Amino acid sequence: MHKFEESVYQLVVETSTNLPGDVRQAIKAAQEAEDSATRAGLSLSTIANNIEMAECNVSPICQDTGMPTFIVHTPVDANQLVMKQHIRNAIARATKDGKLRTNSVDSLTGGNTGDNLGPGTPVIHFEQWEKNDVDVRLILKGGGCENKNIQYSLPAELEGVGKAGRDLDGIRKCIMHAVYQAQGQGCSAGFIGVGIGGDRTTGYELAKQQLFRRVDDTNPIPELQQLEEYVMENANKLGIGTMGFGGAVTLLGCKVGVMNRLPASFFVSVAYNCWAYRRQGVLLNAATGEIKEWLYPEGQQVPMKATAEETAAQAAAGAERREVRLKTPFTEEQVRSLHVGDIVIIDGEMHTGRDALHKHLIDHESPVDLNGAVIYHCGPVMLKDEQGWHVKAAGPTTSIREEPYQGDIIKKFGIRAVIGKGGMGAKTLAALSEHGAVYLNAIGGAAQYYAECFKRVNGVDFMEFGIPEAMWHLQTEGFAAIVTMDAHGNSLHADVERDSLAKLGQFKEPVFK
Ligand SMILES: O=C(O)C[C@H](O)C(=O)O
Ligand code: SF4
Repeated sequence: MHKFEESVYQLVVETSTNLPGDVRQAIKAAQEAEDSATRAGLSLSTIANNIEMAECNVSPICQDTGMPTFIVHTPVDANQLVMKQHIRNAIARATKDGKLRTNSVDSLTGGNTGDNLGPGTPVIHFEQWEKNDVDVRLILKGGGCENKNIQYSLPAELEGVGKAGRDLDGIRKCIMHAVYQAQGQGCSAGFIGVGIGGDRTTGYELAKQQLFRRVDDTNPIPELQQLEEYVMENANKLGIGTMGFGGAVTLLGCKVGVMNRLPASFFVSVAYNCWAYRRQGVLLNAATGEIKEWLYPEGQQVPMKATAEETAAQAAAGAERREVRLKTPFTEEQVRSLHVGDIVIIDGEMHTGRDALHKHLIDHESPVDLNGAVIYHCGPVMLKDEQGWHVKAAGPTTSIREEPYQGDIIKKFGIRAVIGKGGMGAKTLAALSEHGAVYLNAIGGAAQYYAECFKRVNGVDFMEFGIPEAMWHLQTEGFAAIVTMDAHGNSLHADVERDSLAKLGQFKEPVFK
């Protein structure tokens, strides 16, 4: 097994940096179904471009490299203790090399272990099997889409679709509702794994296991195959679209599994995975640990390059869109002149800030002047060498988590723009109008695409919060994002949520009797 650790390292790098062929195929199909000149179409092009960049740079597709979760099948005589240690070594090495973000956080102190090792991380499930090879599968599922997982206990009364009973039709309603409640916050268009039955723990486990299926497989259970097909056909009628911008494609895959339950419980558990659906696997020679085979179609089999037609259509659409180029710090007048739908291209310095920083700023001063500043909800992957820090991956994080703080912080420090993804709520919207500020939506997961806009790291504060939570001061050039909440009380997110709830209502009538 002398090659085992190296093989696992290769699996980790491949999973984080090269989206598998079946996932790419689903994203390509979405690109074909979506009008390439719309906001959703443009976002899909950025996503496609980002997938190529990650493969080419051998760098993380998304900066949130998730909770590394392994499922390992071993021959009966394999030493699982040794394998576990090798897996942990491979994870620490991939983290040091900037292929994984430092993602293991002490839940009590907030301290980051810095190497992705800690109680509960990584997750490793071992199973024995009768075969002679070792099968190692890995999923890197990020926190933003993990937050959109949902578990239903039937019977239930669900917003939009009404009563959901303990039958296939009730399950159908749960799944439709699960897609609706995710909106764009889990970086739609997404994939869902559904677990029917079990208890609260095994139900979620079953849901997650579904994400190890191939996107293009067929469910062997006829009722579930029908259900999967129904969901794929109808979830896209919700109109949530890529990033929640509205559009024809909201869901890229739906896989449903079933297990027995207790008489008193009926759980439907849904695991939501963003478009950056990073999972791969390898079959290893049990004696040497060498890779014999990759278990999912490899990324390079499905190139994501834009066609000449797409590029032309987008250039034509670009001529009609309002693009505004602004240098930080912004003035009140500049941001009040922006409206939902405008594209803002930012030059100058911006500052990252996410959960720990927002909590801190509520009752502390800022280490830098934030008057007119742009705050980027982002926890980047950073690497340091002799020249200093470098941004390796830097897409937006889900903004709604900062809703309790954001409005007050905007007003306290005079911030003029907040960049993130998924939108924010009523309190922030009111603060944008009152103070004169905008919310800009960047494309979630496009971490390579945005990393290129950061030309220099000017400094960093709060390193004690850990790399993702620190406040990075980044010299920026040409960072493009869309105004989705403006200083005039308009919110694209509120509009899409309202419209999709109305559309969810069309799925109230029974389908599976
Ligand atoms: O933690 C992050 O960087 C992003 C997170 O996965 C999110 O989707 O909000
Ligand atoms: S930022 Fe988006 S793409 Fe990245 S892990 Fe979070 S949900 Fe997925």
